[in-house]
Amino acid sequence: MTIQWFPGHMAKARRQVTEKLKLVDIIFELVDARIPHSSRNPMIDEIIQHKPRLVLLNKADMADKEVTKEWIHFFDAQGIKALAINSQAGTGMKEIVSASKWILTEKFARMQAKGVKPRAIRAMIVGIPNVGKSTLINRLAKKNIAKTGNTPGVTKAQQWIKVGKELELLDTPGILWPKFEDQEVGSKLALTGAIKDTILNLQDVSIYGLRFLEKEYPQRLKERYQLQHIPEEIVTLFNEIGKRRGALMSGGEVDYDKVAELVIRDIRSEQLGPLSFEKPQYGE
Ligand SMILES: Nc1nc2c(ncn2[C@@H]2O[C@H](COP(=O)(O)OP(=O)(O)OP(=O)(O)O)[C@@H](O)[C@H]2O)c(=O)[nH]1
Repeated sequence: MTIQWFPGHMAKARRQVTEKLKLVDIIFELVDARIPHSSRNPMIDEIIQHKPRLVLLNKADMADKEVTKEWIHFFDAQGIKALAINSQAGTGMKEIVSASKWILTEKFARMQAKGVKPRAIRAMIVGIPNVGKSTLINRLAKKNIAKTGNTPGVTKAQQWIKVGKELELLDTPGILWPKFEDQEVGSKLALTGAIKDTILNLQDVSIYGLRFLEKEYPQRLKERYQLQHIPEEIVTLFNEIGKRRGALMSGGEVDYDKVAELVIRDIRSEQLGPLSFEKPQYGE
């Protein structure tokens, strides 16, 4: 899905999330485990206010496991519970329910003390485009999509998905925008496939990716493109990759656009292994 984030669209997206906030006990904030910072909405804290939340580091199968652990500690240090999940394979689904129960222990105990009948936890997924919201909903839903009727206080009936006996999920996720004005964030979003290629210059994005690999995963870069050493000049690196991979124009010159495309494709399709593009920055 291509979404144009005009100011009006952002305001509408925000309103839609805000309206549904009162229906749920907890927010599942879905982020990409490879870029947990860049795939967050910049206004998320303001939007969800004090609503309890669980951060879900999705696509953890494509991220560096050690770095993902660091992110979990990072969120933990801020008093935010985070879990690494893989919605495609269904890893971490049980933990979502148990973590939600844990986060809401006090709230539900208070409700019980007031004589409110025990009920399932109500949750809503929010996240930027392509982060895996639908995949997670389908994974959690299995075959349990059920209309649970009108929710008091809202005119439009909300569709809830039952996840076992203990959790109910709103069937429509909240779509939020990323911090796309930032060039670096934009490159990371493009490298992970979160934003469409046409928005950014492909060569710039691939240069960002190559420089990142050179710094963080040099061995994988060398192996993938059979390089003895990594050339300092980016043009030389493009030339070497182009020649080895046959990304040439009709006259035999290296086609830089093709090189850029193949590098981005390789990164997105895990040809360079699981990658984490950012580490937590304490004191942010
Ligand atoms: N490897 C991997 N791929 C995933 C995972 N979760 C989702 N995907 C893939 O990511 C892509 C986007 O997933 P969607 O569920 O369509 O994302 P979405 O957030 O609903 O996207 P929008 O509808 O654009 O807002 C799909 O190709 C999924 O198969 C995961 O945990 N691991």
